[in-house]
Amino acid sequence: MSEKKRFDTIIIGAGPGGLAAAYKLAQKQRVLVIEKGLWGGTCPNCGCDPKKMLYGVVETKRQAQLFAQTGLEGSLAIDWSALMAFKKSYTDSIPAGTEQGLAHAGIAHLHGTAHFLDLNTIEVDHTSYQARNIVIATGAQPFIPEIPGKEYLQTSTDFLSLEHLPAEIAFIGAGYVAVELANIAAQAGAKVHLIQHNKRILRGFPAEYGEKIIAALTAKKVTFHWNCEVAKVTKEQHHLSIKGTHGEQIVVDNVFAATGRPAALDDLQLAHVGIESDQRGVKVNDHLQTTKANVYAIGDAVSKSLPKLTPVSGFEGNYVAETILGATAPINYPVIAHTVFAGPELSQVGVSLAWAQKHPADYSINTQAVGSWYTYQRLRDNDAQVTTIVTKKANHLVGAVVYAANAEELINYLTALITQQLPATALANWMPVYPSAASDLKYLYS
Ligand SMILES: Cc1cc2nc3c(=O)[nH]c(=O)nc-3n(C[C@H](O)[C@H](O)[C@H](O)COP(=O)(O)OP(=O)(O)OC[C@H]3O[C@@H](n4cnc5c(N)ncnc54)[C@H](O)[C@@H]3O)c2cc1C
Ligand SMILES: NC(=O)c1ccc[n+]([C@@H]2O[C@H](COP(=O)([O-])OP(=O)(O)OC[C@H]3O[C@@H](n4cnc5c(N)ncnc54)[C@H](O)[C@@H]3O)[C@@H](O)[C@H]2O)c1
Repeated sequence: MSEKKRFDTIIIGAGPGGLAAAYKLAQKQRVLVIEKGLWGGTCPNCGCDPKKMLYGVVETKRQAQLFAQTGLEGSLAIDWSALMAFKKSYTDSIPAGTEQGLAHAGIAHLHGTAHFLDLNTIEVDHTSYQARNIVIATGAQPFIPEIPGKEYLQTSTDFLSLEHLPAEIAFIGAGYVAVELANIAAQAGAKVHLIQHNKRILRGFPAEYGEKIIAALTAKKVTFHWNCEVAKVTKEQHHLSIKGTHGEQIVVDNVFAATGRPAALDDLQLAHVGIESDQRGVKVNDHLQTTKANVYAIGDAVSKSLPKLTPVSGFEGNYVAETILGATAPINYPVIAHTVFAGPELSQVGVSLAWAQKHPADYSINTQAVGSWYTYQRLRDNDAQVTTIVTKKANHLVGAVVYAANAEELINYLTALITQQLPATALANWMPVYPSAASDLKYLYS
């Protein structure tokens, strides 16, 4: 094999995880990155970033509407085509920009679908590439359930590129993707249905806060179909008809499947080289090594109970690079904040409310309806609510839930306090801008 095809490390997948690993490793190693789709992966092309560009506009409309009769006059409407053009003004340049970044950093990169030939050899388009270490960073992929009429179903990727907003749409599922995209569609003027096979929304968040999201979406005319299992989808002239197993019928223009995103492992031929995986992804140990020691897996491709999010993939990419370069410590995750952008936002970090409720001897829970506080009264964010969880022993903040406009900012401050294990007294020597969400911290954690 020519020197050109030999590397220290091959990374399969150029999303946030693979790229974090690649840039760190390339400071000391010859690295090859292989990508079969869009350079940059899910987050900037068809995930977090385009989603939040659409969210930013529809959420501004929602917040502006709250100021009707308080000095703001006139009505606002969403121009879907202009909104999409705005999104594309960002996403169109991502793949080429990412590839240029790799080229400028001198990182070898190749477009194509990778699979294992053996534990040190990857094949792309009938050409072999060898490396001592291989990192699987292939992410997760959209999923279409096996039901009659599955050919009519679309995914979040299709939604984020819709040229025209349909009049009436349905999402199957009530997790992150369904809730966030339903909110965008409803705020933009579509009639939206959410079809969930049980009675639970956003299972990673406290049920009592999920109820608030349900109420907010219902007020935006989103219809929930609980305990509804989709039996089939048929095409009827210009519409799609969804039939539920209990005889339900919902007629819409488009149906989007949002029942979870499985790890993207199909192409890799992992079984061929004895790398084990389960329903959630590639099995790894606490050094992110797969069942074969020289092959690592990171990000959404991994089997784990942690949330599968961009910062988690980046953290793991960085960790794996350091491990390949010689570090020996097991991975030690900081607390992971997460937010569903549903207008308002629901954010959570650290010890969960359910866990704290089950262990009353260990934790004090303080849930405060903050809608009447100046910060939220000013924004007319009447329903805002914050829960803090502190240890009874040391009085240290260990968990929080925030439901509010811009909850993402307050949760970040709370996350910093938890990560640094700062006592409430630390806030006495901190002087944030007043009035701001940060200036409320001393009333939330004292
Ligand atoms: C609609 C949506 C909204 C989201 N919003 C958020 C958010 O607000 N905040 C957040 O933190 N997270 C969000 N996420 C999740 C986030 O996008 C992922 O957690 C993140 O992109 C995972 O990074 P990754 O590097 O592990 O995988 P990915 O970004 O999925 O990258 C993996 C790459 O590997 C490539 N690949 C796969 N198989 C092969 C192969 N055999 N050969 C070569 N290349 C291959 C793929 O084409 C892909 O580009 C969202 C996801 C979606 C779908
Ligand atoms: N804001 C964010 O950070 C963000 C946003 C979007 C996506 N993501 C990431 O992407 C992942 C995938 O999101 P998702 O919403 O596709 O998955 P999810 O796991 O969050 O939700 C899937 C939903 O589908 C339901 N479901 C499963 N099977 C069903 C069926 N047969 N009929 C009806 N409902 C069914 C589940 O009960 C659940 O409510 C998330 O877990 C998260 O890691 C994060």
